[in-house]
Amino acid sequence: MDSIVVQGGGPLSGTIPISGAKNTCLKLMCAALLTDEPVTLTNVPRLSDITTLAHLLETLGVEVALLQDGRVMVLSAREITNRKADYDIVRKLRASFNVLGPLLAREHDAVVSLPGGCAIGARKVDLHLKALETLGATVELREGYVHASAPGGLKGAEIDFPFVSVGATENALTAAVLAQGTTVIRNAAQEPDTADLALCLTQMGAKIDGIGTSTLTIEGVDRLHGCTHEVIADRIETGTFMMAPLIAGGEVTLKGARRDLMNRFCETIEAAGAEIDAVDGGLTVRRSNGPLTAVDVRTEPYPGFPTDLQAQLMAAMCTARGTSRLEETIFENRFMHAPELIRMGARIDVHGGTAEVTGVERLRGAPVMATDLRASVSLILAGLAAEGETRVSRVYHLDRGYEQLVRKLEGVGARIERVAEDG
Ligand SMILES: CC(=O)N[C@H]1[C@@H](OP(=O)(O)OP(=O)(O)OC[C@H]2O[C@@H](n3ccc(=O)[nH]c3=O)[C@H](O)[C@@H]2O)O[C@H](CO)[C@@H](O)[C@@H]1O
Ligand SMILES: C=C(OP(=O)(O)O)C(=O)O
Repeated sequence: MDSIVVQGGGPLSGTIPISGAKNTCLKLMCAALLTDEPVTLTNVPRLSDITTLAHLLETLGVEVALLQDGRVMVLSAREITNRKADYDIVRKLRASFNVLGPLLAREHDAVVSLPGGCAIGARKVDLHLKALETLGATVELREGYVHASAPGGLKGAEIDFPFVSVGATENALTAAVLAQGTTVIRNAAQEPDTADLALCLTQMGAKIDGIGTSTLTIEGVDRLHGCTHEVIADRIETGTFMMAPLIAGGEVTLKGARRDLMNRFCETIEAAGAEIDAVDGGLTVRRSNGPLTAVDVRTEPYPGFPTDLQAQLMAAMCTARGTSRLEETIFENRFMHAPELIRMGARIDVHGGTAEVTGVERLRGAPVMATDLRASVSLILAGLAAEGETRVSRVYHLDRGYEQLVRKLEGVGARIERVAEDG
């Protein structure tokens, strides 16, 4: 198993290309199950999560072809040959549970293992199942699998989510597009990933109103067709790399980054001392003079501050002036980076869903380990300006969601390398 070793150093400078969004691409891939015509995705990020989901889709009968060095993916679900998504693959990533809606909509029958994904909370799927039941499916849980069927097809209905769930909104949406009649989804996720999925579905012939808002109205159609769709820029990767010059100093340009996908995040880091400029085809980020200033944050569904950037902000707050209060409201176990940052000299107090971070002059490198994707990257960010060496193990988490992380950071002058665990 590899580790990533970072030597704390000086200012960063240069350009980092931003990849297509993991969480968008995964849901677009699931949507390809809805049609017997090819769906072509461009700007596909090269990540292990993408490979894992492609493999799952292949087990269902989808032909997956990669072109242009993996940047373009053509998915052809001409015939679904298997309606069972196996535990061995589904346990590896949360997004694979999103084959359920499309399988049920097209085949009227599906068996999908309960999912895995980052261990950041209980992550139930009750809202997904309730929504599909509202659309007329019969759902049973047996031996770790969801058995769902709707012999006469799904029927449009009103779905009122009690709170926002990205995955449940997307499963309901991809089921409703082929249901008979009208579906209204209230309290729907407004995340750019969900909106991009809805846009792709409309290109496939779906009828959806209210894209990007909290109420989606879907008029079911008999069939969908193929399309070509470009995956939007990864706002979480963008936010992660924005933190690098804020922590280590310098100025970095993020090519392909879009501020309109992450306004709240940008406003927050500007309040902390970031300067962000729009440049041709991207964003430039630098720290104003002096250390960052502590800011308080509460994670919320979009358009609020994203939970997927909370760990990275915490890394920056470790050396900010003052005390920052970070409240995590989405997941109940998403401070696993805190004890590791403390090992690097950070002052962090966690009480339930709130972490208080009091800035220190400097962190010190240490061997650290994280148990989820964003926690892992926060330790790399912290290492960029820490005194000495930081060794982050269990990097397979990073491979799930960051394409060429080492190369991208090296390209702006970070002293970072990937080594075999015993190397
Ligand atoms: C692959 C993917 O797109 N992952 C993202 C997605 O995860 P995911 O879709 O799993 O996140 P949700 O929005 O569904 O989860 C929000 C909250 O609702 C709870 N919940 C969810 C569904 C359900 O049926 N019952 C229930 O109780 C979850 O445990 C969590 O506490 O959105 C999260 C919130 O922006 C992001 O952090 C993840 O990166
Ligand atoms: C939590 C994440 O992924 P997943 O939902 O696949 O666990 C993430 O991308 O930060």
